[in-house]
Amino acid sequence: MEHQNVYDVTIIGGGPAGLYSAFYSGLRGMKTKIIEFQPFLGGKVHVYPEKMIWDISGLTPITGQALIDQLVKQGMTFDPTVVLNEKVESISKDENGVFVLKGSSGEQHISKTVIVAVGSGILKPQKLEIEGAERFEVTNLHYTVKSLKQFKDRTVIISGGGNSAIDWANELEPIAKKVYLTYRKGELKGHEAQVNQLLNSSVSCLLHTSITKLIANSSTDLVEKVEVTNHEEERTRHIEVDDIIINHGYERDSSLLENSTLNIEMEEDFYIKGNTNSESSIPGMYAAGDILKHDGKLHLIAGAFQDAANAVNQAKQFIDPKAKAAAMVSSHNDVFKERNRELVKAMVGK
Ligand SMILES: Cc1cc2nc3c(=O)[nH]c(=O)nc-3n(C[C@H](O)[C@H](O)[C@H](O)COP(=O)(O)OP(=O)(O)OC[C@H]3O[C@@H](n4cnc5c(N)ncnc54)[C@H](O)[C@@H]3O)c2cc1C
Repeated sequence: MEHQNVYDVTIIGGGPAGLYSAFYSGLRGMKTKIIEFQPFLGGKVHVYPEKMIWDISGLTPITGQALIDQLVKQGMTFDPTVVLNEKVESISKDENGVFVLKGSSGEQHISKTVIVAVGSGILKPQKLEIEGAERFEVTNLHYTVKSLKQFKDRTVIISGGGNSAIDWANELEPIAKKVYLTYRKGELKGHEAQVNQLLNSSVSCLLHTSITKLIANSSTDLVEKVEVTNHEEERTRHIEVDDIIINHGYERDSSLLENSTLNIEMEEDFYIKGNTNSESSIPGMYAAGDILKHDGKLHLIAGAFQDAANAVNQAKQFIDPKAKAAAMVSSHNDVFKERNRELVKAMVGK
C-alpha cells in the first residue's frame, strides 16, 4: 500500500518529552507530527502552572506556566504538524512495516517511526471517596491548584502524603491563613528536604487520618467544615475550612498500550521497558519521559529531555542507517545558520 502523508516521526503526547522530541526531530531534519489528547500542549505541567520548578538545569526557578510557554515555543521551532484533541487509541504496523496509529477522530496517522511520550497516560485525578463530593468541585473542593492567589488568607486542608500534597502544603503555608495536611498513613512519602520543610513549618500534619465527611452550608453549597478521622485512635474531629485540596494521585490510563497489536515489552507497573537509548522492544518505536523505565531513568523533566534526544537520534538512524548517531552541537547545525546570524547581529547592535 502506498502511503500518502507518511511522517518520519510521530510523537504521541505533547508534554515536556513530546515537545522536546518535536524540536529535536526538526533539528535532525525529519518530518514530524505531534499528537495530543488535550486541547493544549504542555502535558502534566498544566497541573501546576503556578508552582516553582527548581530542578531543571540552567533554569533558575521558573513557574510551570512559564516553562510550558518556553517548551511549546521551542517545540514549534521547525513547524511540526500538531494534532490536538486526538487520543491515539492503538498502534500497529502494516504489511510494509509502517506504523499506523488509530486516532479517536477516526483518522489514521502513518509514520516510519513512533516516539511514545504519553507520561502516565491521560490524567484523571483519583477522587475523594465520599458520596456526593463531586458537587463541591464547582465550589471549594479542588484537585489541582491553578492559582496560588485564590488561597491567600484562607484555611486550607490538603489530603495526601506524596510529593504533590507536600509541595502544595509548603507553597501555601506562607500565603494561607492556616494549612492542614491529612494523610491516611503514618509516614509522608515525599522528598526528604520537602518533608523536613513541612515538619518544621506551621502546617498541622495529621497522620493516620483521612477526611471522612464534608459538611456544607446548604445555602452557599460551600464546604465549611470537614470531619477527619484518626484511624489509629478511632477518633474524629471537625475542622473549619475555606478550601479542600485533594492530592491522591492519578489513575493511569494505559489503554493505548493495551489496545496495541504490537508486542511491546512492558515493566510490571506499565512502563515501557527501554534501554538507555530510549529504544523499545519494537524496531522503530521509542519512548521518552515518564512512560519509559530503565536502570538509572530519571522520572523528572530533566530526564525527559535526555530521553527525547536519544529517541530522536535512534529514529533518525532507523530511517537512515548512514545518518550520524547523534546531532552536532546546536550552533553547528545549518538550520540555525541564518537565525544565529540575526541573533548575533542583534546582540552587538548591528
Ligand atoms: C504536581 C506535580 C509537580 C511536579 N513537579 C516537578 C518538578 O518540580 N520538577 C520536575 O522535574 N518534575 C516535576 N513533576 C513531574 C513532571 O511533570 C513529569 O516528569 C513530566 O511532566 C513528564 O513529562 P512527559 O512528557 O513524560 O509526560 P506528561 O507531562 O505526562 O505528558 C504526557 C502527555 O501525553 C498525553 N497523552 C497521554 N496518552 C495519550 C494518548 N493516548 N493520545 C494522545 N495524547 C496522550 C497527555 O494528555 C499528556 O499531555 C511534577 C509532577 C506533578 C504532578
